[in-house]
Amino acid sequence: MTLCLSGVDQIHANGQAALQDLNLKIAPGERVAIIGPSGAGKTTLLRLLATGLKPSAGQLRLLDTDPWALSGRARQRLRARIGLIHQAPPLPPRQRVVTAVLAGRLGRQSLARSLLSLIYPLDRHGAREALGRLDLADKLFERCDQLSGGQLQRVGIARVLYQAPELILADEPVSAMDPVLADHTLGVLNREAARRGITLLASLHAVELALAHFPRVIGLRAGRVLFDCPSSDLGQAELAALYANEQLVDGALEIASGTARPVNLPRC
Ligand SMILES: Nc1ncnc2c1ncn2[C@@H]1O[C@H](COP(=O)(O)OP(=O)(O)OP(=O)(O)O)[C@@H](O)[C@H]1O
Repeated sequence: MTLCLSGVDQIHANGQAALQDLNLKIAPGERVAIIGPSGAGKTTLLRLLATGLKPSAGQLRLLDTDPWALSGRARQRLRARIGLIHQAPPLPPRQRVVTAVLAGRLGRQSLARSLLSLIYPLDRHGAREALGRLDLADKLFERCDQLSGGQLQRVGIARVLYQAPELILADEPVSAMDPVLADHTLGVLNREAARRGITLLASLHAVELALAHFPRVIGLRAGRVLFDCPSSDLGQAELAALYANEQLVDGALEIASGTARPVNLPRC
């Protein structure tokens, strides 16, 4: 298994319980979307899987190891096998796009080569090829602060494709793109993951994109798995239950009176 969680809880430092009794198995090469309302725990789950957070309880196995039984150095090596796609890629504003993409392999290179690559981009061909898959080859020598939010997200995806990890964890990877570009970009990411046998786990607010691109969908609500099924099996009732928002005053009144409208599925 690429990922295996059993009985995992995650409680943040302020006492907020973000994930509760999570049991999950994801096999190598699977492509899985995580959907759910705001605050459901999607980002917390991805941070946990990226070993940015240690589970408060339960067992996590990642790429056939227990990351928290490893030394700090071995965990660092494990992280180099995982590609992270952030909603807002943490790229230095003045950095050139080519350098940002080549940084995808920093964790797997010698220190000397990494430092040299930061000063003088060595593998320009590789960076151009990765950017070309996201239709951004012409931005190779632009500065990151000269790109739009959607372009920056695509640079973040190109960087992870260049990294060629075994597992990709993507947190809202297309949230800053228009619907057509978001659809196209998720298509590229999924095709590349499938072609290379990379396991892909992505959180998404756009349900229609999750269903269109990912064979398996996990619905997370209040830190628990509400459903975990093939996307072709997912029905309106499950989605309505996932996104029912009793906290909204109008919604609460409608739910209480049994006049709730059909749920409007979130779009990007
Ligand atoms: N660093 C943190 N410290 C304390 N509580 C946190 C922290 N990060 C998230 N939380 C809380 O954990 C819960 C889950 O948050 P999380 O960001 O994982 O949800 P999400 O599903 O990604 O939400 P969204 O779709 O709005 O990004 C929320 O109640 C949130 O307030």
